[in-house]
Amino acid sequence: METAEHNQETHEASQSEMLRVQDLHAFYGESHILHGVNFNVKRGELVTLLGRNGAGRSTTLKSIMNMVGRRTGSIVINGEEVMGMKAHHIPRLGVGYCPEERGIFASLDVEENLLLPPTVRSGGMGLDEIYAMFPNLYERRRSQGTRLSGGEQQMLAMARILRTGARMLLLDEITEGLAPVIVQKLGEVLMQLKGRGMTIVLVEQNFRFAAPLADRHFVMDHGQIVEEISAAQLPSRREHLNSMLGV
Ligand SMILES: Nc1ncnc2c1ncn2[C@@H]1O[C@H](COP(=O)(O)OP(=O)(O)OP(=O)(O)O)[C@@H](O)[C@H]1O
Repeated sequence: METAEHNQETHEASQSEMLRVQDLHAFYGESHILHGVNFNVKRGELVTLLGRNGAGRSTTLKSIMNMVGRRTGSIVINGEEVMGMKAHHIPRLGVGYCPEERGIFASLDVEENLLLPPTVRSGGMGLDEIYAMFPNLYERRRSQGTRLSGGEQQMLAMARILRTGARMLLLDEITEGLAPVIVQKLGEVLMQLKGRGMTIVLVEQNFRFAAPLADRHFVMDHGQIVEEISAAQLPSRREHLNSMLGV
């Protein structure tokens, strides 16, 4: 029988949790891709999903956004079960998703892209704040999407999510193919966001970028989370992790 003390503890645990994924299975048509993914993310935490190519990291983010064919299991965001929810409701819960493709509208300029998100919640960053965080976007505010470098596109994609008032960011390979100076800038932005209490789930191949930012790492293999490594454990597990990731 559940005691009042147990209920209180459960209540407190769920209060501090931004995301809980339990026994998540995902399918693309007949292909069974995720085989019971379990992890949780506390408010204000930055966690990484690591793994070799094809491990299921992107599919995990897409499943949280309800962007895969079929899913079973449980996904609780900010205390709310979202498995039955339509995809367009998820951003309204304060979740910002940055896919690998970035989704910049090529024919619109930077500012038009920034003004586009329809799901602006209270607490979303204003243009002034965005331009203070990303001065180069201000300089390029009249440039069309097609004219932006990869780094500028990535910053625009991030900035657009921050306009929506997201309290949790799901970021898929944001540093891929970018110059070291841009990668460094993105690291600084993530640290600033962490300082403001943002919860962040980072799918990242660039471990050197991710390691100093993260509180915990979840290692995925064959559609499951096979290991959890805290920031404190990382130095002693680094070699083991490198061999698991094949780096
Ligand atoms: N739309 C799709 N239809 C069918 N299979 C897919 C689809 N998208 C991904 N997959 C398959 O699902 C598996 C997991 O892919 P996922 O993209 O989640 O991996 P990942 O860990 O993010 O690695 P990567 O860096 O390769 O994207 C792979 O075997 C991939 O081929």
